[in-house]
Amino acid sequence: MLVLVINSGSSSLKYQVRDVAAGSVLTEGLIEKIGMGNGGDGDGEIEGPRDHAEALEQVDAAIHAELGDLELGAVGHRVVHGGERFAEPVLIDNEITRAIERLNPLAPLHNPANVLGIRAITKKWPDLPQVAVFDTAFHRSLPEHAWRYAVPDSLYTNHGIRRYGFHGTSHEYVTHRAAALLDLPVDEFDGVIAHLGNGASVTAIRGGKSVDTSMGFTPLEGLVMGTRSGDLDPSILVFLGRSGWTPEDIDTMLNRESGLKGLAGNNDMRSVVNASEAGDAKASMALAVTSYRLAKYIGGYHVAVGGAKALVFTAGIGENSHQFRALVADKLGALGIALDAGLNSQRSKEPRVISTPGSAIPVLVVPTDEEQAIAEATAAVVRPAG
Ligand SMILES: Nc1ncnc2c1ncn2[C@@H]1O[C@H](COP(=O)(O)OP(=O)(O)O)[C@@H](O)[C@H]1O
Ligand SMILES: CC(=O)OP(=O)(O)O
Ligand SMILES: [Mg+2]
Repeated sequence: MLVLVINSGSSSLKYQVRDVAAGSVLTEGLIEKIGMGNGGDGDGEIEGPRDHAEALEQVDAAIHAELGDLELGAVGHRVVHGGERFAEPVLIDNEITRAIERLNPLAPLHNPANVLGIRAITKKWPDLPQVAVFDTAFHRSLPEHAWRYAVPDSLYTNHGIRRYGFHGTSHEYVTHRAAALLDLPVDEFDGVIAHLGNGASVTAIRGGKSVDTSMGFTPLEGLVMGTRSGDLDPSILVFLGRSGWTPEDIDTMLNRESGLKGLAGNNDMRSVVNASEAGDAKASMALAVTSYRLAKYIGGYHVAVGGAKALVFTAGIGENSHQFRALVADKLGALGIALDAGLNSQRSKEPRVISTPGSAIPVLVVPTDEEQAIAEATAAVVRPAG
C-alpha cells in the first residue's frame, strides 16, 4: 500500500509517499512558509502557499511530477495531542476531526495545523481513508503517580489537566531499534531516550513501555527546547498576569520566544554551537542550561526505570550534534557514563554505540523515523477495513 504521510506544522508541511510493504520512501518534500507569502530559500523546497489547502495542491503537483499517476491507499497524519481518548491510531471521520480540534488549546503550536491538514485532504480527496497517529498514544502506559499533577482533583476531572507526554511515535520506534541494537527483546529494554529536535523530550522506558516523560499537559513542560522554556515556576505566570500580560502574551513568550532562542537569540542548535565556539557567552550559557536540564532528567529517569540499560539520543540534535551529546555526557559521570570521543564525532545514519567499553551503560545514537512508523500504523488501520 502507498501511504502519504503528512506532518503539518503551523507554517510548514512535511510529506512522504511510502511503500509500506517495501519499507521505502518514493518521494518526500517540505513545504515551508505557509501563510507567509513567497520567499523560501530554495534547496528543492516549494515556496510560499497561502494556506494548507494551497500547500496540499503543491504536494499533489510535486508527487505527480515525480511519480506520475499512482494510487494512494491512505493518508497518515501525525497528530500531536490525542488527549486521554486516543490510545491507538484511528481512522478519521468528521467526528474524529472535531475531537482533535477540541484538543487545539492543549497543543497550540501543533494541533490546529494537524486539523487544517486533515480538512484540506478531506476536501480534495474525500474518498481517501485518513488515519491519525498520535504523539500522546505511547505514553498512555504512564502510571498515575507519573501523570498526576499535585493540584486539586477537580482540575483533572473537570478539565483533563494531567500529564500526557508527546513524541510518542518517535520514542516507541526508537525503543524498538535500541533494543534490537542491544540484542534485547523489547519488553526487556529499560532505558532513557532523549528525543532532541525543535521540540525535545526525554522518556523513561521500563520493559519497553513509557513510564515517565518530560512533556506534560502540553509539549511545553520539561526540557529547554528551540523556542520553548520547558520547566519553570508557575508563579512566574501569575506574576506576569498580575503585571498585565495577557494569556496570549504569556503563551507566545513561553512557546515561541524562550528556550535557545530566548537565551541565545537563535533557536537552531547548529548556530548556537557555532556561536559558542566563536566565544559568544550567551550561546555558551544557553548550552549549559539546556544540557544541565537534560542531564538532571536523565539522572531522575535512571532511577525511574530501576537502572537504565542504555541512554539513547535521537532526532535532529540528538542524532547530529556531537558537541551537545558531549556536554550532556560530561554531566553524567556520577552514573559512570563515558563517551568515546571518536565514536561520538563519527557521522552515520545507522544506529550505533558511542560510549567507551568501560562506560557503566552504553550510550546509543538511534535515528528516529516518525514517518515510517506513521505509514506502518496507517496501513495497519486501513487494511482490515478495505
Ligand atoms: N548537523 C547538525 N548539527 C547540530 N544540530 C543539528 C544538525 N542538524 C540538525 N540539527 C538541529 O536539530 C534541530 C531540529 O531537529 P528536528 O528533529 O529536525 O526538528 P523537528 O522537531 O522540527 O522535527 C535544530 O535545532 C537543528 O539545529
Ligand atoms: C510535540 C512536539 O514538540 O513536536 P515537535 O518536536 O515536532 O515540535
Ligand atoms: Mg520533530
